[in-house]
Amino acid sequence: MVVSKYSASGNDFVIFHTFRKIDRSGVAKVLCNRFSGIGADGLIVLLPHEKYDFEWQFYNADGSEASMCGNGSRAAAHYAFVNNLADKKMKFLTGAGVIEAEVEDNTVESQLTPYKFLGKYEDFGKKFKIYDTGVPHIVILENINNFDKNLARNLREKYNANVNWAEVRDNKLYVRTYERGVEDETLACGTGMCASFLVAKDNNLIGESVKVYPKSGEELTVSLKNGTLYFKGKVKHCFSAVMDGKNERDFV
Ligand SMILES: N[C@H](CCC[C@H](N)C(=O)O)C(=O)O
Repeated sequence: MVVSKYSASGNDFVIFHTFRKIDRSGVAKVLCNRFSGIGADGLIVLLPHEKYDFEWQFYNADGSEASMCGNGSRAAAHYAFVNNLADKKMKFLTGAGVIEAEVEDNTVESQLTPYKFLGKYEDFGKKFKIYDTGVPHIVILENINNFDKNLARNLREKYNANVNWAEVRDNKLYVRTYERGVEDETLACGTGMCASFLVAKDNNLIGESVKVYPKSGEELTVSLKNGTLYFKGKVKHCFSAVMDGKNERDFV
């Protein structure tokens, strides 16, 4: 059984494709473990689908299933293309709905599912908005150096959402994200960057398209075209590995 390791702007994933749709929560915890496993923020499994190029299962590193992952959608699209599972332009089914993606060399653009505004809040001494961009995100619009992991944990637990600090500087958007299901800050979070884009746009701080820089410092682009979010950036196929041994049947 061959699995691939991808990094999408620092958000990293283990990816493979198979036929059986089974619960892979346990497998996700094993493979994503950064000490005894391959190490990743999430596991992505591609499965056959009668209507779309494929459907996927997405698991966070803690084994929790999530409906969408922006960076994961870009990595999955690249994986599907290079493994001849789809053409450069593809449509695949996620828990949040159908994602359209286009691969151009190692750059991939994903079209996200319709976003939802979930409200404006003030709590723990912070004012913030919550947007669902496939998964729920709290966005605090202030200097990203104010990122506070303990506060993020409290907000994540109370609102069951990912937590972002977002800041606009020189017409560029900087984002730091505490990710649900990784239970730590990640080097990038795609749906978080898109939620941060929406809040910055609500405040008229940016236009219809902006360069976004996550913790990794890699450059991505978020755009809003006819009310739809587009998310573009590079992905890296780090390596592929053969997984064998007694528990192989656990996850194929
Ligand atoms: N941790 C997120 C899912 C992955 C989102 C993130 N990796 C992205 O790129 O959108 C959650 O459980 O809501």
